[in-house]
Formats: sequence, C-alpha cells, structure tokens
Amino acid sequence: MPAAITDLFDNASPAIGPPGLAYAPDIITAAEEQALLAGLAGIEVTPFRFQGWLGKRLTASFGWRYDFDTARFDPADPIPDFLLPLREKAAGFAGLYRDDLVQALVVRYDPGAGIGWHRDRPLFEHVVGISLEAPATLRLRRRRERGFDRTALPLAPRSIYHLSGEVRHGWEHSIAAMAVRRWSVTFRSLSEKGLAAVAR
Ligand SMILES: O=C(O)CCC(=O)C(=O)O
Ligand SMILES: [Fe+2]
Repeated sequence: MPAAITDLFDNASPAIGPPGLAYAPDIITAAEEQALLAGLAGIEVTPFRFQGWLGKRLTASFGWRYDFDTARFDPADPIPDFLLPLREKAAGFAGLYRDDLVQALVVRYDPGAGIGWHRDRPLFEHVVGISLEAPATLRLRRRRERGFDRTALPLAPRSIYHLSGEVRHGWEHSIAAMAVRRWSVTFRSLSEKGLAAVAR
C-alpha cells in the first residue's frame, strides 16, 4: 500500500481516516482497463452544466440523471452492457446488490479539468468510483468550528473507492485538475429520498 493510504487507515491516528471510506487498488486488470477505455471512447460525453455554466469535465449519466441546471431527476439511458461487469465488481466491493447501483456516471477529465468541493446529491446514497487511465487525488474535508479537517486519498488507475456513512454525508470531496486525461466511472445507489422521488 502507498504510504499515504496506510497513514489514512493507521489505527494510531483514527481521526484522519473518515469512517465509511474504503479503497482498493487493482480492481480490474490492465487489459480490462483498456477494454473499458475503448468502450468509453464510444460514449457521448458533454460538458457538465451548472446554472448556466459549462464545466470543464465531460460527463454522461446512465440509469438516472440529475440535472444541475434544472434540479430535475429523470430516467436516463440504461447502463451500457460493457459497464455491467464493472458494476458487478463495484457492488461486490461495496457489499451491495448490483441492482442497487442504479446510476452510472462517466466522467472524462481532460488536462486542466477537476471537480470542486461538493457532497453528492442527497437523492443518492452509496457512491462507488473507479479510476481509469491516470492517477488522481481524492481530497476530503469536513468543516470544523474553525477551518476544516482535511485528508486525501491517492486514486491509482484501476482502483476503486466507496463513500458511505460519515465520509459520504459529513465530508466534502474534490479532485484537483490534472495535467493528463483521467476517466472515472461512478456507480450510485438511491437514498430514501431518491427512492421516494422515483416512486412519484
Ligand atoms: O471522478 C471521481 O472519481 C469523482 C467524481 C465525483 O465526485 C462526482 O461526480 O460527484
Ligand atoms: Fe462526488
């Protein structure tokens, strides 16, 4: 394990390992990564939109789409077949049923693109992310009375992380812009709120 991850989960310093954060390298092989990248190259990704702004990162939603421009939550195209084995692995890693992971978000970060501090929308519950092509750093912070608690998780290509519980609800995360292209595939389950929204 890289030192930073060992530190994050070092029992001697539990304060810096937010509960609910899990990580594993090499969830897929290099050959599987290449096959996924070939599949992703055939997907139409469009600039993330937020209240009239166009973000630098390019995204595609499957299963369900949350539109940040309109705050609407709508059905989207089904998760493509070539992503289903990856969803199976994500569910196994997170201890979920594969059918719980009803959304797949594909993100392409070209050089200079990142994602700012945020919590994922409350319509979602579990967040399981796989990194492809290049490494990145998942930064985490939690507001304190003064300032923030901070930590960071290096994300190797072909690795997986799971955000649940405290780290998912009580902490924000972000990814700094990088110099090289990275892809991520994030699978999410619905929260009680999300399940109620889709039942309407
Ligand atoms: O690229 C990633 O791994 C993180 C994406 C993310 O945080 C999000 O889309 O909410
Ligand atoms: Fe996120």
